[in-house]
Amino acid sequence: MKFVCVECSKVFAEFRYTCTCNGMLDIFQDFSGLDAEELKRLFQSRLSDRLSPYASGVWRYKELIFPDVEDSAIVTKYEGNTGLYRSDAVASYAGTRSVWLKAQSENPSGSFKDNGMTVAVTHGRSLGYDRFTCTSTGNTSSSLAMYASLAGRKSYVFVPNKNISLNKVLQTLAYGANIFSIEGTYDHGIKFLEENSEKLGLYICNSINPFRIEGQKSIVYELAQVMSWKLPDWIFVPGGALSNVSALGKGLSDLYALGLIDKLPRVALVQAEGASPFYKMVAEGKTALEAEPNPYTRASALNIGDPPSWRKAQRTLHETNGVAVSVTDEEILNAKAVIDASGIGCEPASAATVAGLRKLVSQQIVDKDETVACILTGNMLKDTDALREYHLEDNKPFSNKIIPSSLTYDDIFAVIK
Ligand SMILES: Cc1ncc(COP(=O)(O)O)c(C=O)c1O
Ligand SMILES: N[C@@H](CCOP(=O)(O)O)C(=O)O
Repeated sequence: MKFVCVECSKVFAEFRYTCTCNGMLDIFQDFSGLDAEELKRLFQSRLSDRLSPYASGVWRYKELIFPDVEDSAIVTKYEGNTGLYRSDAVASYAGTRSVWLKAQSENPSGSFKDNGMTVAVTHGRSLGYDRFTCTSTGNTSSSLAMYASLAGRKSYVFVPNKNISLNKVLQTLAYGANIFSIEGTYDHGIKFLEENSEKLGLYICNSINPFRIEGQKSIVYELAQVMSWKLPDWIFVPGGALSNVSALGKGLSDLYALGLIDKLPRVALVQAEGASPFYKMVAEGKTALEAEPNPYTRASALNIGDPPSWRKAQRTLHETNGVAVSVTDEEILNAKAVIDASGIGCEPASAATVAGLRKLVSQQIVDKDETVACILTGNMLKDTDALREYHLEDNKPFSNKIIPSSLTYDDIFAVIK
């Protein structure tokens, strides 16, 4: 395993978070000697496993993620193994013939972060760390707190003091983390950790850590396996720090290089308008990202103005002939209402995918006959304020759906009939 800088291509034999030039590092693994058909058989055989780490939807692909780690050192909660659903209601809303929804919201802590966090915490513990850290809008911290406690280790997390969901902070707290509430955004927190974690003896579990990206690759491995190694024409992901789209690109390139798939899907990255520095870079034809100093979107998980992984995201779009798109908060919340009412459900940030799909269909960038998968990144109950604001406050489309308790039996009968 080698660590290669995505900016200057410098190679490191030992683990570190970033290059001497501050560029992000990619883990490079030598897959020569691995045979596609043997891998397919191996991954398939592990589907019946229930007790070993291979029962996890991440560690099932250990050979492609973290081959050297001892099975006994793995910290797992059998993450992954999430549902893939088809919804006519969501397809009709987006304007496509069909759409698949991959529900990472069904992960143990309720978000896609678990796919990466199991690997980061396993790696940190294997190096002998017993203090773990992250900065977070709430999902990364909930995931870290869960795995750190599972491993009997301590976690110290930094969360912005506003514009985040209380549900996530409480989940993080309840899982046993020590929480620091900070002035500023995720962007300020990550800078603080880059400068201070070593002095504090903390192992960083944000996505600047390349082991997080290795774990998150499993989302597309699992999607490919369940679809018999034939991916849809498009995959949609929401973008904040841009770890998910980076991992998606890396996973796709692994699958293609190994011969596990013979065609790459196009990737569509969807940002919220108020926090869309990557979209703006692409739309304006620029080649370097300009940070947004005051990002704001109601989809609080996407409140990131200076996404560390932008260079890796750029590579994903380049390699997959992908596109970037931005959507308003209103578009996100309307799409979320459709996903929720379809019985699948998600938090606001995840719904950016369907809102983005609807926009690209209306712009005829996605054809209605093309096949699409949207990655739903977080659970509906992660932000109950968003549910209350949408459904229960006055003048909202669904606020009339709750039937007042003053109704008589005859009134109720009339409604149900
Ligand atoms: C639910 C949810 N969706 C989407 C994102 C954005 O993903 P990324 O930061 O990897 O771009 C996040 C946070 O990162 C998130 O918590
Ligand atoms: N929405 C994220 C922010 C991105 O964090 P990272 O884990 O990719 O560094 C969160 O849940 O904190």
